[in-house]
Amino acid sequence: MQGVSIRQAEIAAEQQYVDKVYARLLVMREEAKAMIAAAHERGLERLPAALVERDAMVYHATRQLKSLEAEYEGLVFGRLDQASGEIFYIGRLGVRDADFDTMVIDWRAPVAAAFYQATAEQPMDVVRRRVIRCSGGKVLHVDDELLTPDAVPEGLTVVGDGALMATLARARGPMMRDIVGTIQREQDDAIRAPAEGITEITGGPGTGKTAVALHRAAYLMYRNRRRFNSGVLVVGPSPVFMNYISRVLPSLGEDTVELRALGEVLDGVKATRTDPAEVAVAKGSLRMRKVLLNIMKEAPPGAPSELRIVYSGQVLKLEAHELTKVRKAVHSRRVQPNQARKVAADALLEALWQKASSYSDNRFDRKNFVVDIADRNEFTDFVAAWWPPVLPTQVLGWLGDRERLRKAAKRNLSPAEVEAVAATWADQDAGWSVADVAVLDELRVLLGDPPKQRRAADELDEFDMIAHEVTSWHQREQGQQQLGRADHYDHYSHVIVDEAQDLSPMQWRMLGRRGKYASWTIVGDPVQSSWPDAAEAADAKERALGKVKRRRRFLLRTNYRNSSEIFELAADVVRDVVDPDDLPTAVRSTGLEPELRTVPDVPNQTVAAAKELLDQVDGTVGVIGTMARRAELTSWVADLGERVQAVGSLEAKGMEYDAVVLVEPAELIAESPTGLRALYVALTRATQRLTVVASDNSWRE
Ligand SMILES: Nc1ncnc2c1ncn2[C@@H]1O[C@H](COP(=O)(O)OP(=O)(O)OP(=O)(O)O)[C@@H](O)[C@H]1O
Repeated sequence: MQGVSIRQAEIAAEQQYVDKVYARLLVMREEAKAMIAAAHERGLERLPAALVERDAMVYHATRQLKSLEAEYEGLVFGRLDQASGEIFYIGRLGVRDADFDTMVIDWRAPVAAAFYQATAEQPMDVVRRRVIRCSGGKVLHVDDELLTPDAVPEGLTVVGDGALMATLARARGPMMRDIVGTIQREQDDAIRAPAEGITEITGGPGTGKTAVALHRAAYLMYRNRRRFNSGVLVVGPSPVFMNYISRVLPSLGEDTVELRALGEVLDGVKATRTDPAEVAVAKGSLRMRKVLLNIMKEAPPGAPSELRIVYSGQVLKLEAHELTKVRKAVHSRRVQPNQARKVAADALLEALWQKASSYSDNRFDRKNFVVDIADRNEFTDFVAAWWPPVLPTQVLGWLGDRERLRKAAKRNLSPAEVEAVAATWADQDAGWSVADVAVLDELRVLLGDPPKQRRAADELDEFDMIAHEVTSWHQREQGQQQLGRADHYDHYSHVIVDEAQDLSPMQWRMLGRRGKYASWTIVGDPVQSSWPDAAEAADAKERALGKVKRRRRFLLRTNYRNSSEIFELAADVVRDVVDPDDLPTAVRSTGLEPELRTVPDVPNQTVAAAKELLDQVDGTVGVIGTMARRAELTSWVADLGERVQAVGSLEAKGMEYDAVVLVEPAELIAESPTGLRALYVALTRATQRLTVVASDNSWRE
């Protein structure tokens, strides 16, 4: 009883402080709004200097207002009591009172590091670390940890039984939450690592890699906003996953980081479809690049195969084999085909001239000849048809023709691969697959941009020009640069790659192009890899990253997601094929063993299991099967409501649910060459309960 009342007293005391912070926040909001209004008034003077000043003021005030208005789950979440008696409150953003004294320290500030870094061995002057759990402005719970029990001052109470464990046991919602109140030391080291060079974070399922990567993005932006203003890009496996993590950065007050799924990296394409494993392997391998290099040198389908021109009564003819020779010569100049129309026209003129001079004993003048022919419609029409601008998507359409793909593939694809890959590109209505996106991006670079039509001249007057310039500067500063950003932007200052173990070599090339000038954070787990040729992917990754000297690695060892009972079952699946050091330790036991059901009627038993789990957990239930089964699973659970989500094995990557029904594990094993690992991923998605529904027992053998 006494414990409860002590806790209530402590909660009430913290509530008083949090109330003061929220009151101050209200004042700060009003101040920011007043500043924006004043700035706009200043801008009415329409003088360039006033505009610049207006934009600087608006920029700062808007940023301030945005961060003040963000809907924080709890603005204040921590408190440090120092041995010196000093007290610091830690929160999602820094707050000062009217006298400019600190009320709350931003979690990313150096002083706040002790909140995450202090341990009993290295207390960093901290006596008591308190995690304060709030919902909006209401304090719900406090939880303490004593770091220097010998130095506890009189009257300092200690309550709670582990903020981390309490947080981990909470039900999961459909969106990932930030972990700012309970970041662990090994995670904090990775979050606060220097920005330069390459930071690699590896660790098993549930070790917080995604959470760490996102908190690192927020940290980097906070510590050096100007430097990262040219953009931070976070790439993850699927739109389902990007949606799942999309609330984390805004809840940390960051809304300028760009999140893209692998199927959305190329502007203008949004791919969600996945290919069968053997097709994805062929498309993702560097062998595919060789195929593309071959096909782009071929004449486009429908290109004319003969050129006839009459000059001075003489018929000049270039036949198919001669045109092929000219085409080859143009390609040997190594100009991107879409930029090579002029080179091609010149080469044709030269070939025609050779003809003309051989027929005419050099009686023509070359200059006159070239000027005359180059001007003729029949010649320009021929060039347009023979060397048309080519779009990447068109090329993949051509490769839907099995014969054409076989010729371009030479020995780079097996006959079975040619058959399977061509079939996916022949069906133009199916939409692009995720693996196609990297192929299209490669073609974009190989082919070059098609020549653009000139735009009509701008008709801005001088004032408008200045206003335009100042306003776009303002947008850039606001981090809205994506809005006006050119397609295929490659000036990101930092690229974060999640689930990096699954990137194919072609996908590494695609990201390498986006991060030419960037530093990198690369997050992944080799054990969860679905890419069969690890050496090829590793090589492509190194090339994509370029010659960066500074490199640091972090290994996360604690699985915060799964109960130890669930993780044991998952680890058993891969134990024989992986290094035991690559398997993390699950810290939380629930006493609930996974249920393994062998049943004749998989569809009904899946629905029954999902219903049971809905009753047993408060949060989400994932139903996971092979990609081929995904649509079917969705229809089975269609009536069970929003808490149930059906996903295929690849979409399950990175996701987490309170409970999971895993359907037909043997099918996951058979789905791809890395099927065992896919099963390991699927088995490690649940935080509390797992039911496996299988028609036989073979998956356990
Ligand atoms: N320090 C922490 N405090 C509270 N929760 C945490 C902490 N670290 C991780 N978690 C939680 O553990 C779960 C797993 O984290 P996350 O998804 O980032 O792991 P992961 O390493 O990316 O997993 P996977 O490799 O399986 O995708 C999440 O719910 C996350 O919020």
